[in-house]
Amino acid sequence: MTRPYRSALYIPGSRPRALDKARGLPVDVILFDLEDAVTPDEKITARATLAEELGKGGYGARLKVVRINGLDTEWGEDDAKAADAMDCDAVLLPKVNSAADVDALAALTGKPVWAMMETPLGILNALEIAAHPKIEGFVMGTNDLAKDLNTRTRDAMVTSLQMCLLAARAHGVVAIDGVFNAFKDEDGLKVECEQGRDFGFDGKTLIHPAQVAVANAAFAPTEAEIDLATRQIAAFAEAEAGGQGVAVVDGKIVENLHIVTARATLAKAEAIAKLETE
Ligand SMILES: CC(C)(COP(=O)(O)OP(=O)(O)OC[C@H]1O[C@@H](n2cnc3c(N)ncnc32)[C@H](O)[C@@H]1OP(=O)(O)O)[C@@H](O)C(=O)NCCC(=O)NCCSC(=O)C[C@H](O)C(=O)O
Ligand SMILES: [Mg+2]
Repeated sequence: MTRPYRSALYIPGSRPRALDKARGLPVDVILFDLEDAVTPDEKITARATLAEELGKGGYGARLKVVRINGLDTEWGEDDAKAADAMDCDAVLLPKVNSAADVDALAALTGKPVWAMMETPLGILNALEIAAHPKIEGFVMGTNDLAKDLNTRTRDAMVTSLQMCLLAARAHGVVAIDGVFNAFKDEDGLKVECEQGRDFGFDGKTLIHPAQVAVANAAFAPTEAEIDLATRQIAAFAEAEAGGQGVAVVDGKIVENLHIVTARATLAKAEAIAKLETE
């Protein structure tokens, strides 16, 4: 069944209290961070803290992804080897520039790989990165990307966001939007989540628990969408039974391709309901 990816919360691996709090948060994905949220002084203890907390369990059915430091840093290789032994579902590699970077991580872990898409070269190579057999997810790193592009606006990053989405969709890879830094600005977060949803992202990366509910709502099918999908499936089945290839619902045509979307909408709603009861 389709797994939801509406909310992906970063948690610094160096903060045991936050790591514990996450066990009770209704997020779909946890990004356990050893990279930018952890200071150099804390890198090695954070790695041990994270291994211990993951070993204790309690994170339920949420997807557990460990973000390691880059393999060009003094911590990256040991992080990768440690993550390989941790109770997690995937390893997230920062600042991926090419498929060769994914090869380098794949040599250190048998876990699926997720890629931070946050450098100009990485964006330009999005297709080969998405095509890598170990890649299962893209996470947009809009802070690093803004820095490298020398921009102050999300508008200037839309091309990059959409290039990554195209590559992800071409290869069946999950794609999660970047963070919204102003974690106390709920209205601003909502606008950006809606935009990410309309671009086609599966969810939003988050930095604070207060952002979870907004992302979960924005990336879930609405009641109206569920109702429409249900009626489209019924109307199309009836049309097919009568020898027609097209139905009309609410004055709009419904063809086989719309039924694929309708079924995906219902499957997502079902997956969310299942995750929320686990
Ligand atoms: C932004 C923060 C530093 C704020 O922390 P804090 O001041 O502790 O917030 P609160 O006092 O409001 O916290 C309330 C309670 O919530 C817990 N908490 C806070 N943040 C998290 C979290 N991320 N996950 C789980 N729990 C969290 C606190 O422990 C409090 O709990 P309690 O004491 O029981 O009440 C902080 O939120 C933070 O550090 N966030 C993560 C920042 C981060 O991960 N940054 C790196 C990722 S962003 C990035 O790198 C993206 C990409 O690479 C790019 O380039 O764009
Ligand atoms: Mg980054």
